[in-house]
Amino acid sequence: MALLDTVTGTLGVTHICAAAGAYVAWKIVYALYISPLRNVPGPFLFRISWLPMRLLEVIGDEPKMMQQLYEKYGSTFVMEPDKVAICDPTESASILNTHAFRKDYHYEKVDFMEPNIFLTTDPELNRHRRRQVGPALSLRSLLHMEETILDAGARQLLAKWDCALASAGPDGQVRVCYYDDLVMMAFDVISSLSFGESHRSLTTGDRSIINWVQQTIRLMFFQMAAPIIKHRPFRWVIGTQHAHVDRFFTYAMDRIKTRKQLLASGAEKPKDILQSFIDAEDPESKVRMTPSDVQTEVIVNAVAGSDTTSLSLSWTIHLLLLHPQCLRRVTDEVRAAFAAGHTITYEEAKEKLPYLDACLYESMRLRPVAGNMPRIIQPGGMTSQGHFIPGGYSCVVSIAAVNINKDAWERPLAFNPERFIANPDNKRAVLTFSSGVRVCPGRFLAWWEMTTVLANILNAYDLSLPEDALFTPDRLDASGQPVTMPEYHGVTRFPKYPARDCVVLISKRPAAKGH
Ligand code: HEM
Repeated sequence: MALLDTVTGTLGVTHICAAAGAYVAWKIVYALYISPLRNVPGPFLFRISWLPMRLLEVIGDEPKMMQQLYEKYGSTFVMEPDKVAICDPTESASILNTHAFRKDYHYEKVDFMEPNIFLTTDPELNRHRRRQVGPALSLRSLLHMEETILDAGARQLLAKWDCALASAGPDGQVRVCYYDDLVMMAFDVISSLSFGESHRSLTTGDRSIINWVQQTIRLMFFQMAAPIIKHRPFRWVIGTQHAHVDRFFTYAMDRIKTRKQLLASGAEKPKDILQSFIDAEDPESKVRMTPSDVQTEVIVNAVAGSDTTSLSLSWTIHLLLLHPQCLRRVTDEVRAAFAAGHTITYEEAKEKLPYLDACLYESMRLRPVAGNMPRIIQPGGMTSQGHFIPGGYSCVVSIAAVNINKDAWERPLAFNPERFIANPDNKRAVLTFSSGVRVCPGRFLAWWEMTTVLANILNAYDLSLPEDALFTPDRLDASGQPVTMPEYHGVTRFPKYPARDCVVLISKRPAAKGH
C-alpha cells in the first residue's frame, strides 16, 4: 500500500489514468489499423486483449463459444490480438498434417515432468517417442490386452450394476449415475494396463490414484495457464498438487521396479502397456526408453486416457437417452446379434454393430471432449480464408467448430448417426482424436473400451430416463434439437451437474427378447 501511495502521490491519479487511456487507445489503433490481423473477422474486444478469451476459459464455456463465433464470423476469426481460430476442415488438416506448425510453447511451461510425447513442442522428440510408444497402443498389441480391458471395463461395470439390481424394487429398476461409474471404470482400464496391477476403483470405491491423476492434470494446466505460480511467493498455491504428484511419480517408478523383479524371478512377461513401454525401441535409432521415460509416459497415458474416454461414453449415453428412436435402434441391433449373458468383444462388435459404431462417432462429433488445439503458424505464414496470417502468430484448431462445419456436414447440429451408415467416409472427417502428425495415439484403446462397454451395457440392460429428469427428448431448443445438459469445459468437456443429469434407470434385458 505504501508503495502504491508513493507512486500515486508522485505521478498523480490523473497521470496514471492518462497513461492507461493512452495504452488502451494505442491497442485499439493497432488492432484496427496496423495489426496484420486487422482484416480478419472477429469480435472487437478479442482484437485488443487476451482477457475475454481467458474469461471464457475460466467460465468453462469455450467450446460452445467457439461454435457460436464460427457461426457468426466464419471459419477463421480473431480470438486474441495475435491469435486466430481455424474452423475449416481442409485448413485444419493442413496445419495438423505437419510438424512445421509446432505445438504452442505453453506446453513447455510444465516443469514437473520430463519432456514427453504430449508436452513436447520439439518435432524430433515427438517423432522419436511416437515410434517408441506407438506399437504398444496399436490394434494388434491391444488384441493381447483384451481380457484386461474387458475385466476392468465392461465386465466390472456389469457386475456392479447387476449387484445394484439385486436390491431393485417390484418394478425391477434402479437408478445409477453412469458418469461416476464410467469415470472410475475408465481409470481402472488405463491403470491396469499402464501400471501392471489390477485396479478396481469402481468396485472398491478407492479413489486415491484417481485423485493423483486429477491433481496431476490440474497442476499441468495451472503451470501452462499461469507459469508464475511455479515461483515464490505463489508456489504455495499449488503445494497440495505437488504433494499428490510426487506420490504418483513414486508409485509409477515402484511399479516399474516391481515389474523388473517379477521378470527376474522367471515369471512370464505380462501383456500390458507397461511391459510394452519397458521393451519399446525406436526402430530408427534403436534407442529404448529409460526407466524415467517409461515412468513419465505411463503417467501421460493415465492423464490423457481416462477422463477423455469416460466422458465420451457419458455424452453418448446422454445423447441416446435424448433420442429414444436411436436408442431403440442400437439396442435392437445389439440384441439381434448377441444372446443375453454373452460378453461382446471388440472384434465381434466391429463386425456386427455398424449402427453402434455410428452412434459413437456421432456423439463424439457433437461433443468432442478435447477443446482447442493450439499451434504456432509456420515460418513464412499461411493464408486462411483469404487472409494472410504471419509466421510466429498463434492459431488454434477448434475441434468443436470443425466438427460442425457447414461445408462438411448436413444439418450439423442434429444428432444423426445415420450419416455414418449412409457414408462411412464421413468418419474420417470427425476431428475428435485430432489428425495428422500428432493424432491421438490412444485412439484405438479408447475405441476398444467405448465400443465394448456400450455394446455390453445395451445387451444387458434396458435404459430409460427417470421421471424427474430435467433434460428429456421433448424439451427442444430453437433449432428443434433436444436441449442437452449444462456442461463445463476445463481440460475436458464434462457435465456440470452429473449427479443430477447423468442418472439413468436400468433394468435387466427382458428374457423374452433374448435368444
Ligand atoms: C475418447 C478418448 C480420447 C480422446 C477424445 C482423445 C483426444 C486427443 C486429442 C484431440 C489429442 C491431440 C491434442 C493436441 O494435439 O493438442 C490427443 C493426444 C494424445 N492422446 Fe488422446 N484422446 C483420447 C484417449 C486417449 C487414450 C486412451 C490415451 C492413452 C492410452 C491417449 C493418449 C494421448 C497422447 C499420449 C496424446 C499426445 C500425442 C502427441 O502429442 O503426439 N488418448 N488425444
